[in-house]
Amino acid sequence: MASTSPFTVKWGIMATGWIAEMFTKDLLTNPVSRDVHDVRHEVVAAASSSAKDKAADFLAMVKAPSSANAYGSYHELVADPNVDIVYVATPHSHHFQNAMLALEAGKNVLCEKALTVTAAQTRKLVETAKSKGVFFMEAVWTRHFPLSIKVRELVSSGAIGNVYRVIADLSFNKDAADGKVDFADSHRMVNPDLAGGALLDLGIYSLTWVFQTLYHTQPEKDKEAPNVVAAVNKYHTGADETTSVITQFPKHKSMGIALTSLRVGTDVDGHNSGGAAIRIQGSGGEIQVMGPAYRPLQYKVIKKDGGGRIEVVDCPIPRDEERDWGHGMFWEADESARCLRDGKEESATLPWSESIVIMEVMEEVLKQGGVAYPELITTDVYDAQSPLNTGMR
Ligand SMILES: NC(=O)C1=CN([C@@H]2O[C@H](COP(=O)(O)OP(=O)(O)OC[C@H]3O[C@@H](n4cnc5c(N)ncnc54)[C@H](OP(=O)(O)O)[C@@H]3O)[C@@H](O)[C@H]2O)C=CC1
Ligand SMILES: O=C1OC[C@@H](O)[C@H](O)[C@H]1O
Repeated sequence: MASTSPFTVKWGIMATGWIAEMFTKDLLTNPVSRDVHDVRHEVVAAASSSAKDKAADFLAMVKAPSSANAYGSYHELVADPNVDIVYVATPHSHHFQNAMLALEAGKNVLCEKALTVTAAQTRKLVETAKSKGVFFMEAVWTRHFPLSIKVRELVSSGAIGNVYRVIADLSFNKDAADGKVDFADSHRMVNPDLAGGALLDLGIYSLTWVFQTLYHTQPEKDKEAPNVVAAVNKYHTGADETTSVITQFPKHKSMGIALTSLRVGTDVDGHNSGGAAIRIQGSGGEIQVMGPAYRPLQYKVIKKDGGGRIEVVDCPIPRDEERDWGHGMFWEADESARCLRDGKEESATLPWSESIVIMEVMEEVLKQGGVAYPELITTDVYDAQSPLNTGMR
């Protein structure tokens, strides 16, 4: 008789910051609370680049099992034979070196967005995952939401006719009275040493909506990477603060407009009064997704011949009532687990080739906007002893 016990994946968490906390709490929720029965997750280790105590405090804070190991270095984490997959939760500046460290140690890797700083770095990571025969995926959690899956299905099934244009925005109003934005210059959002800027942090989600509706849905034989035209306003640190990107898919007669800013907000008043964050426009109607683009909870379908009727679909994030938690990052973890179970090195939901094309688009935008990052974080030469891997800041 076939076994019905769920496939278990043992996670090692690299870094102890904000998103590491959100993701790890999601890993620790009961999958049954989201009606998932085929996979489950264990948190077996966490590492801080600066101190073992920090990792131990992190594990205690997220209420991980007491058996989980705390490490004071990323090197120790990737050497732990008990870890199946490493979740990289460092700033984007560090992703290439940190993910390489884990891949070179033969670990499967789920790496936070933006995957890297350059397209060459992404290509190198993919080559390494391929040569090591391990799973590797960019952690764009939104792609794995049931809402995203449903919207992709609607687009592919022609529910709104041919989709010709997508407008997507993820912007935060961080405008400050002194002409600056509400982040210290050293903060990862605006610090070039940490690959700061609106595009790599927020614009990636606007592009995610453009790509998952206009590119991912293209048949394999007709895949078309876009032409790119961008405008960038730079912050005084050199990072981008407001960036607008037009992606043109001429063969498909479609265009995506991806917007991001640290000066104005998509959600003007915190109540979505400004309307949809994403508009997917087809010949037969429109799908509107209410923001934020990274964690949408509702979409609307408006048909051209619908006589003014609007279908409104709510997609709440399930909570594990016992842990009083549920953020929505568990779906990308479930997908990673299924790929490991099925011996897949990449996910069909966000294939390597698509992460590469998106990274190429972002690189082109930054080039057009004159944004340049330091050599330490743009090199595609792996160095196990890079300060990005050893934590020597
Ligand atoms: N998917 C999502 O919704 C989100 C994704 N992110 C992504 O996650 C990544 C991390 O963001 P976030 O958690 O907000 O960042 P934080 O600053 O909160 O945490 C980053 C962690 O990385 C480690 N780190 C190592 N070197 C450095 C360094 N030089 N400076 C700062 N931190 C360092 C630190 O952990 P330690 O000391 O333990 O090594 C730190 O706690 C980013 O790439 C971001 O794009 C962020 C927010 C939301
Ligand atoms: O990925 C993200 O989503 C949520 C934002 O608050 C955060 O800045 C960004 O990194």
